[in-house]
Amino acid sequence: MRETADRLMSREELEAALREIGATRYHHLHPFQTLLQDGRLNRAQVQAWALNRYYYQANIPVKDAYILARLGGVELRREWRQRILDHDGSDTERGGIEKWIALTDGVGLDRAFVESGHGILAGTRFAVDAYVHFVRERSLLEAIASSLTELFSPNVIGVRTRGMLAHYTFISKETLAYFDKRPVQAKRDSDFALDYCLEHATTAKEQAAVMDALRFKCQVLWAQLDALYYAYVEPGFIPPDAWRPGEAEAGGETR
Ligand SMILES: O=C(O)c1cc(C(=O)O)c2c(n1)C(=O)C(=O)c1cc(C(=O)O)[nH]c1-2
Repeated sequence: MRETADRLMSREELEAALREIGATRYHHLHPFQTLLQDGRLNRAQVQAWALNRYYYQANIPVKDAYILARLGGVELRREWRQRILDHDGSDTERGGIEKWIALTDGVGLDRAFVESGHGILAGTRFAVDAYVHFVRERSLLEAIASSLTELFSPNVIGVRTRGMLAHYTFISKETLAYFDKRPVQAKRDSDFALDYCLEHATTAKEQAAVMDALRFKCQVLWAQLDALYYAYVEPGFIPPDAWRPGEAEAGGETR
């Protein structure tokens, strides 16, 4: 089904259309996600996921800084800057990026290698870069709408975290600490973004643009898992320059 906005929808209709986009396109439906949460990946495949996702994590506050710069008004900026704090942390609080490094430490990857961005898949880089470009180039409304995937993340995070803890001996609660606060933060952030979009999409054209932005972002997430699946699961064809199992083990050799 393709949700269209050829007429002006009510707030409730637009929200329902957005939720339908998530229900049918979000990465909870991707086979890599299912394998990950069902414990059907090996340690190297989980390492590949953690390594590649670091690039997404590292770029989230970058894209939020672009949005922040375009927000008019103290109240809006104050709201949005919390997102950057959540990821970059502060003198007193570990941020999400540092917690993701604890995750890659926990699965045994060399920290300097992870931070260098070497070895990530081209598919990861292209998808994440496309997200950053999207928020720079599109309207503020579309940029904010592209964060609406977070409406659906608390559920997938819960399923993934529980599954990984239950199935993988090499995963501990400390390793996954990144996800402890995310559901609450994601709900706060996506409630705000949803409200903003419902309020500011006042024409059928703007409503259609909001829906397209959410579809685009679902594709950003989906494409990252496609790249992982092709390289490390089936057919398991690792592209030149991408990380190979055994490489960059913590305490081992990096390049
Ligand atoms: O674990 C996940 O499935 C998941 C999904 C998403 C998302 O839906 O984009 C985000 C996150 N996690 C996340 O941790 C995060 O910080 C985040 C920020 C954003 C965004 O677009 O601003 N999405 C997500």
